[in-house]
Amino acid sequence: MSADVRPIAESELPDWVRTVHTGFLTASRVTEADIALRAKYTDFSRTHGAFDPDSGRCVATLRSFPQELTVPGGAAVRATAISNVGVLPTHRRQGLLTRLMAAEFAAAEARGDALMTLVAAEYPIYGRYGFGPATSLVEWEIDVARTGLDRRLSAPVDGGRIELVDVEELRRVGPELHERLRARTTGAVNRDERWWSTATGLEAWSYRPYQDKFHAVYRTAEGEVAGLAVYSADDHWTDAKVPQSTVQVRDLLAVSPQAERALWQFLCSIDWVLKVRTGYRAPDSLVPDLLPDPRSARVVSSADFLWVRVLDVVRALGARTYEVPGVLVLEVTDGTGPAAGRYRLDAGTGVCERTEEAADLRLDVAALGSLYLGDASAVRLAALGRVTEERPGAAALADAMFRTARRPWCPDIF
Ligand SMILES: CC(=O)SCCNC(=O)CCNC(=O)[C@H](O)C(C)(C)COP(=O)(O)OP(=O)(O)OC[C@H]1O[C@@H](n2cnc3c(N)ncnc32)[C@H](O)[C@@H]1OP(=O)(O)O
Repeated sequence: MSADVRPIAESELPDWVRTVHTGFLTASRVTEADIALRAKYTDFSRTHGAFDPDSGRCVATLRSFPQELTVPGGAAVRATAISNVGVLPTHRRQGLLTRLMAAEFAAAEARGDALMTLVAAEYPIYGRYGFGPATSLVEWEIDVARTGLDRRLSAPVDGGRIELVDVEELRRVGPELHERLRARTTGAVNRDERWWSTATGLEAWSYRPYQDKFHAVYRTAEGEVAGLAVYSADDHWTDAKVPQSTVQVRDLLAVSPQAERALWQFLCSIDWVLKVRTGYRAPDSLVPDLLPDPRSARVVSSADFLWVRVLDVVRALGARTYEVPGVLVLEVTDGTGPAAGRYRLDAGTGVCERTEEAADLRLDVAALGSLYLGDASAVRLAALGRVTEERPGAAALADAMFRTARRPWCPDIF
């Protein structure tokens, strides 16, 4: 008999959580308080499990939640976000992920969501379900002594100010700042109550001990909050009693270049600090070039991040704006999936509709996911054989239309 794939009951949450933790190779000890915290933020209708018919135990998990994704032009498109995918090591490669995904696809379509999103633990898993890598990240490590910054300056030079605040103040000013940031950041997603509560440590899991963090807020000369940085630091001393700390940035939001400059200047001026790790930034982040010597920032991480799966091509392509006018006919392959078909996109009017006209470009739905937020290049995907040009110049036109001046960035893992 095959496993039963279905939404879980509240009484099954401890078993479900244990399976998530086993799949993710994290602690399997979960307290009652952890379960209560989980339950508080769990929509049981969107929390799926696969149950072994013999033992009755939960052997695979998948959870989805409603998300808003900012697309080029600033619209927030409703997406089904996928998280907590886990299969017990004893039950791998039996098709459980595929069955859980199929259930979630049906639910997302029934809800009318145009997109699905996830952050892939491993690159090879999700392409087969039509997801394509749509944003990427870079982390830099700044050698502060080499930056060329004036480390005597700890106050912004623009008349603004940096204030160290407690977590309650961060919780008070953070959401509004984040809303402003995500409205102008392609690839950003909304932060819900669960995010703010657990990411700040105001509500904490016992198995993920809360690490002390510092919270810095940047205010403009007029007193408006325009940036924040959350960071932690290690406690490293040489044998000669010389402090050598590394600051790890956990969250840095800035809605103006001035705020961004002031926050990085501040972080690089903290006494005892030799290195600043920037956390996952946009690949075209200003950070290295805000430093007089950009080579003092060394790339330590560079990878794909947010993956996008287009379900409804007409609504997804109609929701974003385009950099230049132009008309493209796209032939999208998606097996028996909902995105399959031929579409005429008029970037001038922003209208996308099904068509019988001859195709200019042929591509798989995963490649469309990669192009959607403006990060991937159709010309490059054509060179890789993932996009086929039916009309000469169509890939270059797609790049001119789809790609954006600033690269998309998703600040949040989920
Ligand atoms: C959004 C997130 O939550 S990301 C986190 C994902 N979770 C993890 O990585 C935790 C550890 N790993 C696991 O829990 C599981 O091994 C999973 C979820 C990766 C795969 O689950 P399974 O139930 O074994 O997958 P399933 O049997 O349905 O396989 C589906 C297909 O994916 C392939 N596949 C499965 N795992 C992997 C992998 N790690 N790498 C490459 N291909 C894989 C299978 O070969 C199969 O391919 P096919 O359809 O061509 O035959």
